[in-house]
Amino acid sequence: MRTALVIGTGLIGTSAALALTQRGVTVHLTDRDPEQARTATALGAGTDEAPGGPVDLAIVAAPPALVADVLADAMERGAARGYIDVASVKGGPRRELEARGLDLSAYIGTHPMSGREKSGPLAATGDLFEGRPWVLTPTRDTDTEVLNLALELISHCRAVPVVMDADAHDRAVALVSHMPHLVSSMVAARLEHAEEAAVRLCGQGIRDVTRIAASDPRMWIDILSANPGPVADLLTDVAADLEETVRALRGLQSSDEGERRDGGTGIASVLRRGNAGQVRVPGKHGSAPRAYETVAVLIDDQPGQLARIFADAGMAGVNIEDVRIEHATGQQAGLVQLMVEPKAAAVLTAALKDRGWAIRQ
Ligand SMILES: NC(=O)c1ccc[n+]([C@@H]2O[C@H](COP(=O)([O-])OP(=O)(O)OC[C@H]3O[C@@H](n4cnc5c(N)ncnc54)[C@H](O)[C@@H]3O)[C@@H](O)[C@H]2O)c1
Ligand SMILES: O=C(O)C(=O)C[C@]1(C(=O)O)C=C[C@@H](O)C=C1
Repeated sequence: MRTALVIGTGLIGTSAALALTQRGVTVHLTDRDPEQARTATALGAGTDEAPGGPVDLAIVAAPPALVADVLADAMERGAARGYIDVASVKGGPRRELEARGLDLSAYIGTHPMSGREKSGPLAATGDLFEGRPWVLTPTRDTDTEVLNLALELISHCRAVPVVMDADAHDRAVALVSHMPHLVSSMVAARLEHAEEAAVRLCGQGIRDVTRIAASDPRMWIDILSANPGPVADLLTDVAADLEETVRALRGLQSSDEGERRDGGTGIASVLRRGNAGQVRVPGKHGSAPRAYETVAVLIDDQPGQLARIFADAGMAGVNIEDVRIEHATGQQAGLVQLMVEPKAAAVLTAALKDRGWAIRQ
């Protein structure tokens, strides 16, 4: 691929554009809001000048409800040799395009399984998709050349291609993305009117559970409107679990020994089923989850601290597999959790202590 056109230069469009530009592809950027395209250009994601003729691949990264309109417009003006969209739902946009009677052989619906709770080009990064699944939904009418262009994009973004049927994709993301998003919103909603004395105790657990509740509601209304049935089915199951859990907790409150025992069994069951589901969440690069050990370091909230820790870990010959930062509420300090291979944990701990870092258990 030599040229690409990104239509919609928000978080996802600009992230893909950055990755392509970094791999030497000439990327043209356009957005309904020219300011967004200018910002993406300023970030080095490409040029906001229109291409001189058809590009190799047009990437539509507009909100889901507009994807069919934007694609149809690009196809009708012959903007590219191949067309993809990156919307979080796949069945609806394809059916809308089919209903318009367009030739869809040059189109593939795709979905990178990576994102953030922030929108817009300023939240974009060229490595957003690295190691993450990127779903492709070709049909038997899809041109091989277009499939290859989409695979080249995914390879440039260092993502992992996964081929699926559009409706099977929508059922799968209902389980792993759409239903969890709503549950996160419902947990976060409990905080809206909670007392300040409780909210200031927020630790890492609630931060993990509620991060995605910060996402743009307009985008999520589009996503959920295009996949309501599968999400409602899953929430029905969650509601049944909730009812059982409440019953078990009421049992634990009871003065009757038998009810307390049943309550304990009920709670243990939901927690164990949670463990069994959680271990199925794939690890980095889509591999089976791996057990890393955590080395926790207390840092001052000052510029350059993370860079120094990473440099010190590098000098000790230790590869950092993952990292988390826990900010202490109301304090100029944070706890950095460095995830490393178990055999590297002692080496890293000793090296960081030697260099004066405060290690926490
Ligand atoms: N945010 C995520 O985590 C995530 C992850 C994977 C896929 N997606 C999908 O990617 C797409 C973009 O999401 P985002 O998070 O980048 O949103 P965003 O809000 O950051 O960006 C969307 C951009 O599209 C532009 N736009 C709106 N209407 C347009 C039109 N008619 N023509 C051209 N541009 C238009 C907006 O001005 C905005 O700059 C959505 O379809 C979404 O479902 C999002
Ligand atoms: O914010 C994140 O971490 C996300 O990855 C967001 C997430 C997801 O649920 O996995 C959200 C919607 C997209 O369609 C894909 C990714």
